[in-house]
This record gives sequence, structure tokens and C-alpha cells, in this order.
Amino acid sequence: MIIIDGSYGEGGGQVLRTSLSLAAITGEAIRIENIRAGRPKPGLAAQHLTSVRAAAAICQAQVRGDKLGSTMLEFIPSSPTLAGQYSFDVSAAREGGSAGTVTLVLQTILLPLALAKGDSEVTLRGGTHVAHSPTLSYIEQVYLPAIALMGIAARVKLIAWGWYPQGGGQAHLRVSGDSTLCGITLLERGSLRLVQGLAVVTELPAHIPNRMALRADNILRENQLRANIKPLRERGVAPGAGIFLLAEYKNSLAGFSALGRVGLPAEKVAEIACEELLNFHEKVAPVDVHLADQILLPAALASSSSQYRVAQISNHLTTNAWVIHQFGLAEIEIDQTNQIVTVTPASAKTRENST
Ligand SMILES: Nc1ncnc2c1ncn2[C@@H]1O[C@H](COP(=O)(O)OP(=O)(O)OP(=O)(O)O)[C@@H](O)[C@H]1O
Repeated sequence: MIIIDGSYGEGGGQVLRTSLSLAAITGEAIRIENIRAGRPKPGLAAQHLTSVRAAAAICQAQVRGDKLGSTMLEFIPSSPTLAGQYSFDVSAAREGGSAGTVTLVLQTILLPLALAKGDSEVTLRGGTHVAHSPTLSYIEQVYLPAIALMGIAARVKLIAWGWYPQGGGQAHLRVSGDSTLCGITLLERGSLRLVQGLAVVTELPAHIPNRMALRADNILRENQLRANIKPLRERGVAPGAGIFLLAEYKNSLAGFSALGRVGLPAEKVAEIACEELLNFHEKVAPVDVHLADQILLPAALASSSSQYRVAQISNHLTTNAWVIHQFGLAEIEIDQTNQIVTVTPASAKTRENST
């Protein structure tokens, strides 16, 4: 049994989710202790518990400690990952519901399903655009295209917007199985072609997306960036607002978002997302700070090495590298000076040595 200290490094939910994905993929039994010890409310929250349940469903795992607030989890897979049709609801994990994000549940099971025999379809309910996590727009426009380059064919569709605090969103994921993962080299991003954007509201007046779009458009043009920002007003289960910007470089994609809340002017929401994008654009790296930690797992499981330059080395990145190391799957070198991540999967290393 592999024992993981959930308080290591970032000490958040990602230690748990990466461990769950790797347990499902390798069939290794795991125990995670001190879950989310680095957070003000440690232990499993609704999103984490749903991730545990989703991972357990796909590899028929026996689980101990799977309840809200639990700081210890044992997870013993009893079958290789089974492709199929699944449905998971984050709000069902807590009485009174939850807007916990579906995107992190999606990331927990996506790789195991891509490596399983056969195709899968997953319906996910909960938050779709929630702070401190990838939005579903980011998953669709940045994460999935990046891992497509590594051999994973998956598509996601937004069925209903889910914002904090009500949640109630829905997404549908299709994953092709039997994938063979290959490494990625992303050192130069090339020139910026266009910034695509969506300024969206549900159950709020049309002037809000229009003002977000106009402000973003003005800021980006003042900075000599070509932009195409569309305002969108949609129906939803509750009011919500946000802006999602996609920077399309010749060799890479990067995503930036900001969410509205009561009291925050529409223009300010646009400014927050634009500022993030402009900070990234000032640098030369092709991989944004969030994608940097998210592509580490497919890179570690690939049949060849990867190398990518990141805009920032985060605690999430170094912590995820540590978790992967606990499973002995890859050598990961993070060059702090040049901000380059080099991943040599154990399988690629064995092959290199034998040739
Ligand atoms: N704006 C964003 N765009 C894309 N990805 C994001 C964004 N913000 C955070 N992420 C990603 O979301 C993940 C968050 O992991 P983290 O462990 O902090 O999450 P969590 O389970 O919500 O936990 P916790 O409540 O423990 O912080 C990381 O992979 C990070 O890169």
C-alpha cells in the first residue's frame, strides 16, 4: 500500500485527486493521511468526496474514510478501470447541496478512462465555473486541446451553467479509451494570433455581459492585442457572471478567467481577467501556471519524455511532481532558473536504457 501524506507541499485537494487517478491507473492500494491539512477546513469537502466516489466507481475500489470532513482515506482498486456510462453529482455529496466544481472530478477520472479499454460517457452535476479551479471553459479550450497533443481524445459539453453558491450546473464528457500517451515539447509559444473571449451571464440583465465585453475589448486593444470578445446572456438555475479569455498563440493556448459577484462592477471583472492575460503575455512561456500542474500527470504516463516551459512554478506544480514520484512513475526535473519542466516517464527510461 502506498501511503501519501496529504499535508505535503500545497496540502490541498490535488494531492488527493492525483493519488486517486494514479491508484485507478496502476491498481495500487493507497492510504492518504492528513487530507487537505493545508486548508482552513481540512478533510474531504463535497467536491473531493465526489472525486473519491467517481474514482471508486470506475475501478470498483473498496474505500474506507469516504465521508465529509474525513482526513484519512483508504482506497483499494479491485479491477482495472472500466469504461462505460457514469453519472456523478457533487451536490449529492452534502446535505443542502454544494457548488463544488465538476471540473476537478472530471480531471480525476479522465486519464484512467482514456487508458481503459473502450469509450466512456460521463454526466457531471455541480459547479461548472467556480473560483480557484479550472472553469469548464478552461477545460474545453485549454486543457483538452493540450492533452489531445499527448494522445487523449475527449470532448466536453456544457449543458447548464453552475456558479457559486447554488451550483446546479451540468456537463457531459466523452472519452475515447485505449489511448497511448506520448510526450509533449512546448518550449516556444510563437506569436499571439488572437484573444477569443466570452463574457457571459445567466439570469442577469444584458448590459452586464455587454459592459464586461466592451471593457475587455478596450483593454486588450490598448495593449495592441487582437481580440474578439462576445457577450452572451443565457438562462440558468441562478444568477451568475464571468469572463473567459483564451490567448491563442502559434504553438499553445492559455486561459484566463474572472467571475462576477454581488458588488463587483462588470468592468472590474473584465479587468481582473485581462490583467492575468497581460501578465502572462509579458513573459515568453507557452504554458500558463495552471496548465503547468495539470499536464504533469499525462506527461508522467506517456511513452516518451516531455519538456515544457511554464510562466510560473507554483506549489501545485511541485506538489503534484512529489505525488507522482511517490508512485515511482517518472523522473521530474523542475529547472527554476529557466522555468522548464522535464518529465522522463519510467517506461521511457527503461526503453532508452535498453537501446
Ligand atoms: N483560474 C484557474 N484556471 C485553471 N485552473 C485553475 C485555476 N485556478 C486553479 N486551477 C487549478 O485547480 C486545481 C486546484 O487544486 P487544489 O488542490 O487547490 O484544489 P481543491 O481541491 O479545490 O482544493 P482546496 O480546497 O484543497 O484548495 C489546480 O490544478 C490548479 O491549477
